[in-house]
Amino acid sequence: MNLLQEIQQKIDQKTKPIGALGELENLAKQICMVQETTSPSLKNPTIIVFAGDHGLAKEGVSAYPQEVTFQMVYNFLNGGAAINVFSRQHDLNLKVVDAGVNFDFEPHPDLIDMKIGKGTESSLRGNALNADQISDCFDKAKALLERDDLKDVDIVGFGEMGIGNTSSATLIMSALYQLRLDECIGKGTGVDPEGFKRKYDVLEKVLEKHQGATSPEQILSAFGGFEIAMIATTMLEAASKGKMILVDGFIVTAAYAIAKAMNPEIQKNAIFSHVSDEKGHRLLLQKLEAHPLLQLGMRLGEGTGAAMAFPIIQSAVNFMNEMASFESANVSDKE
Ligand SMILES: O=C(O)c1ccc[n+]([C@@H]2O[C@H](COP(=O)([O-])O)[C@@H](O)[C@H]2O)c1
Ligand SMILES: Cc1cc2nc[nH]c2cc1C
Repeated sequence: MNLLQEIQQKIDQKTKPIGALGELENLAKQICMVQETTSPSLKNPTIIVFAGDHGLAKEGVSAYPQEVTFQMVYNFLNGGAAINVFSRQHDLNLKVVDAGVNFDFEPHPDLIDMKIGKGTESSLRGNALNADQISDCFDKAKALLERDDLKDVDIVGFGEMGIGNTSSATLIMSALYQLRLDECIGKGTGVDPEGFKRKYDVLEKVLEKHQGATSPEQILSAFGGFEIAMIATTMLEAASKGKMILVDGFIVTAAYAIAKAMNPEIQKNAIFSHVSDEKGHRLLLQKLEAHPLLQLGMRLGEGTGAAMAFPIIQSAVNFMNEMASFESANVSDKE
């Protein structure tokens, strides 16, 4: 019997009709296959929020000013953001990575300094990231997962914070899958009709300028941002270390799309937490053949969708480890 058959047999011997735990059975199978075991674990579940600023933000593509990025980083460190509340509720460790915020932070025990730069270049002018910065992301992602507080983590929930980053995610989606801008663009933090028109016009110009960007590396370099690049490279690193990758909303999914284009193998490790209310997310998930667990009308980011989905994934692992079998519970199996 191969491992997949052993896993299926263990699932089918649990005290339930065949297949009755639905999606939880698929999750259990997926985690068991990644961990090469029939007794999976989710040790030290951790949400990492990657923060970064965007040169494009000064073109008026967001409903909020750029300084909200660093202000929200302080909110995360002080425990007051939505992701702090949900992480506490579900017993998740929370780490914040400064991937490239346009602000100099004082050292803080929960803030990990992985600064690539102080905000990306505007993609209207040139590439958001240069080749050295992309290679810096790969090095920093490796160092990140080698830290003592992250190396024994079985599942990483990816979150982000960055004013203007729905623009980067939109541009990445459009370029990667050759989709029209109107299929990918949404309101982000909630731009009004005038702001939406401005965002549309700016992104149209950016796409025009970077038509030659076709490989995932070129697309990431053209459109950024630092947090998206750090998420993509950390996902690749996490998958290579056999960790589960828990994908959050629109921006994190765009980072995943880049990572998957670089190495399709990572899909084995990826779990999709929710479909966000940001307009392009549903189509992006379809392009990735990804099936999100939740639909709650959320569009916040920060890893909040990942935090909400975590208890479901924990249930998948717990039934596998704790449920009785027909034999152990003396329940009659089907004829
Ligand atoms: O996760 C999502 O699906 C999502 C959808 C819309 C907005 N956001 C968050 O809003 C910010 C980006 O929005 P914007 O309008 O500044 O591009 C960024 O901090 C994200 O965390 C997040
Ligand atoms: C206040 C605020 C909180 C956020 N969290 C993630 N993106 C955000 C954007 C804004 C504007």
